Amino acid sequence: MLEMKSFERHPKMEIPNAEEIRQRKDFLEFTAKDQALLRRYRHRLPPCAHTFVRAFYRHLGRFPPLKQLLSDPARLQRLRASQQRYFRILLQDRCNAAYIHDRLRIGEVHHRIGLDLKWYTGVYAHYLIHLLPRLWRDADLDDGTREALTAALIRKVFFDMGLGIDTYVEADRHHIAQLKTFAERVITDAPCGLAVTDSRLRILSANPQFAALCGTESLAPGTRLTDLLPVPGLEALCADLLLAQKHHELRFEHAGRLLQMEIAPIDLGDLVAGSEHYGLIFSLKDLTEQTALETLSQQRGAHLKAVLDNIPDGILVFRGDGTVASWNPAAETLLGYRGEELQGCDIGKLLLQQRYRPLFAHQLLQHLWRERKQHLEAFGQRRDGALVPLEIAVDRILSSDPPLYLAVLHDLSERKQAEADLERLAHYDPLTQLPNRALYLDRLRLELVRARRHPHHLAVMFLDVDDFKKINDSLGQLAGDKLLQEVAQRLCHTLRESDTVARFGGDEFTLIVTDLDDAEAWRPIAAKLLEALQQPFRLDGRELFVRASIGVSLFPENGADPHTLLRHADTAMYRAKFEGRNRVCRYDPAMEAEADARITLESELHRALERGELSLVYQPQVEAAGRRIAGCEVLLRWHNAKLGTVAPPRFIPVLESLGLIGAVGEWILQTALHHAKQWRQRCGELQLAVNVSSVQLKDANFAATVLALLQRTGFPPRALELEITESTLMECGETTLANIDRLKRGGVRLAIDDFGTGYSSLSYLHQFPFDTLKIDRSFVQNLHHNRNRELARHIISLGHTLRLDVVAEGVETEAQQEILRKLECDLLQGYLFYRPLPAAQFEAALRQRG
Ligand SMILES: Nc1nc2c(ncn2[C@@H]2O[C@@H]3COP(=O)(O)O[C@H]4[C@@H](O)[C@H](n5cnc6c(=O)[nH]c(N)nc65)O[C@@H]4COP(=O)(O)O[C@H]3[C@H]2O)c(=O)[nH]1
Repeated sequence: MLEMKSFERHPKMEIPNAEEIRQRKDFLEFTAKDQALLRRYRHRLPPCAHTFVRAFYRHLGRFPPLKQLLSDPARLQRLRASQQRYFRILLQDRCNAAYIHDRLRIGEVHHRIGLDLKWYTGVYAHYLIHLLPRLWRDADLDDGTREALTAALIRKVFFDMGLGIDTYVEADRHHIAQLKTFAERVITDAPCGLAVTDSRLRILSANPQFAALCGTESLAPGTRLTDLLPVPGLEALCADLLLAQKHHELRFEHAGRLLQMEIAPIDLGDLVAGSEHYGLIFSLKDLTEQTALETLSQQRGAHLKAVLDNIPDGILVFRGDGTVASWNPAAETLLGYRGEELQGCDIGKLLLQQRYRPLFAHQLLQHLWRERKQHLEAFGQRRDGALVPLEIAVDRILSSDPPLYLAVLHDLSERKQAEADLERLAHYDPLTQLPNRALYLDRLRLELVRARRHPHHLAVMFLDVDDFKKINDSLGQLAGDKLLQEVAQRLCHTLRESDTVARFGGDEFTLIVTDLDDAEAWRPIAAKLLEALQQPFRLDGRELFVRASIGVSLFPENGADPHTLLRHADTAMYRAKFEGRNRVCRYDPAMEAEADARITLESELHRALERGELSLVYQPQVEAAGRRIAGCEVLLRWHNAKLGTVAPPRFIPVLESLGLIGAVGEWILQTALHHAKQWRQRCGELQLAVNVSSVQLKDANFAATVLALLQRTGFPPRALELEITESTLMECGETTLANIDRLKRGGVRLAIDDFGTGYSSLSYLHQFPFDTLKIDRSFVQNLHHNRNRELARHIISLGHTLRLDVVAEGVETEAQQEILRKLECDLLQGYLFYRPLPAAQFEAALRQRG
């Protein structure tokens, strides 16, 4: 409880007015005569003030509360002096305004120093006890004077005592008024509603806040609290509280507001007339806003938590000493920690600027202490030790004291992976994972620098898988891809690790073979590469045989810069292809001329048909027995102004590769059918043999085109024989088969050409519906060897067994003719009989046949 003296201030005592003084004196019957009497006899009552005051204060000092008051020597001295002065003026003063003022002041001083009224009034008793006996013992005074003086002295002392008592009363009145004001202000200005009721909940007093919270402007005393606040069970609750002398707190809604009420019993004693001993005090608070704010803050907290829980970035809050204070679930996932494991963890353990540099966390903190924001890339170290690339944004949480720091960890793994993928894509072939052109050129540049500094030879090799396109077409692209991957592996295993195998695309591999001691050292390596590829490949349960052509250019002999070396290796590779594939060719400057020639050939060939440079010749096929012309083989000729006459083996593969063979083939067939039809009309029966390239047979429309031409020209299909080479059959796909089947059903005859040059697989003879078998020229030319003769015998008899006509081509000598005749070959073709003839000459020869 607050000590009320702390706000007590002594009032300035008003001097009673003259009327008041007069009244008091009248009441005491203290007259001017009395005052005059006292003045006149003041010398007869000389108090030995000094002795009296000493004895008096000794007496006072015997009482503990007074002893303490008088313990201060200075105060004691002042009081004694004041006392002595009073004795002087008591008898002589005229009780005027100054006197009265002095009396009141003395009273105030005594009240202020805490001298209770009982001691104060007691002092006056001591005066009288001390003065009166002196008066009565004075023998010079008559009884009347003695009596009159006694009465005057008592009246004066009581007058003075009354004034002193007034100061005490006034001070207490003032104090009580202060207390009342204080209590009223406390209640009125209280930050909550306050009300006091009697035990039956009748309001005795309430502040305006209470009334306002009850929803009313003023409260009439006696109003029942339950009428204002109809809170269920309130009455019973209050009765219980009164009984148990306990206080209670409850919340309820009233008039749309949430109120909190505290109830406590209050001892009213006899303060309130008619009330029982105990009443109740109620304090009422409006929690509506506070609760709304709390709810809002809780919601905000929940939202923030939801954001932090769901944010994909990890968040670490750490202290100034670098230890983790809090974190979100994403941080746990990112760093591989669970539950409370991150609590107190040192961020030096969790965040590294570079691999194995834990000092980073310390530096980071130093930066932060200097109030610098940080935004940097670093590594997070997971619990299992693995490193995660991170982008970290670190800042100080401004409101925190002691300081806290926030680190937002953004996982860069995907971005880094994407960058690495891009980097890989920029430098590596995605199919084989070999370096691509860019990386290859880079390495070649470096290797050339090295080869110059520590002189040694270096080989650039171009390796092309022979006939890869056929494999791809027949087995499908997936198998083709697998094959390329296996080829890549074999090449890598064959070379040293310091060498480079790259793929620029397609079926071309490009190699750098370094540290060659001399200009021939590349040969065994190239041979080893071919050998490695010759081992069969197993693809989807099939065995596949692969050949390759390799072109080689050497540093320093064939070039000193990457592009020259590559160009020359490319030229050499084309040479290897041209020479029949499955071989290695080293660059030779002469090849450049060949390459140029090939380019010229290609460009001239493009316009050969439209320029009318193509023509046909017909080589007669004669009956082995009587040399009678039975038919002819049509052969293509090309005469170009720039190149002169070009042989078919040179330009027909180029026609095929340029995609011109379809159009040219159609022109050949159309022209030859046109001629042969006329010859049949003019000279009788005649078989026409036409060469068909494998490329033509792969065209799905080929058979339809042939049959349409036959129909258009009216040439009998049985008189047309299409010559298909063994190599065409070797790469026979579904379209080729369909064409063969359709032609056969259309009545066209089929011949297997160049029999004996390829694999001479007899299975083809069984597999395909041939009518004729053509023994190759190279075979015929070696008939003088017994072995070949025996083979020819077998082939012819086999052909006959299969009901095939057998034609031998390239017959140049009588001896050959004789042998073939004896072996019962059906038809012969060769320079011995006729060279291929222009149409007019062929017709003349036909006419001669007779
Ligand atoms: N040394 C020698 N050679 C003889 C003899 N008898 C015939 N020849 C030649 O042997 C080749 C026979 O044609 P091929 O085997 O179908 O071989 C043909 C054929 O594969 C292809 N070819 C020629 N014309 C055509 C054509 O119109 N279409 C297609 N697709 N290929 C053709 O070009 C190849 C070469 O044709 P050519 O140079 O005309 O050469 C012809 C012919 O001139 C002989 O007694 N001695």
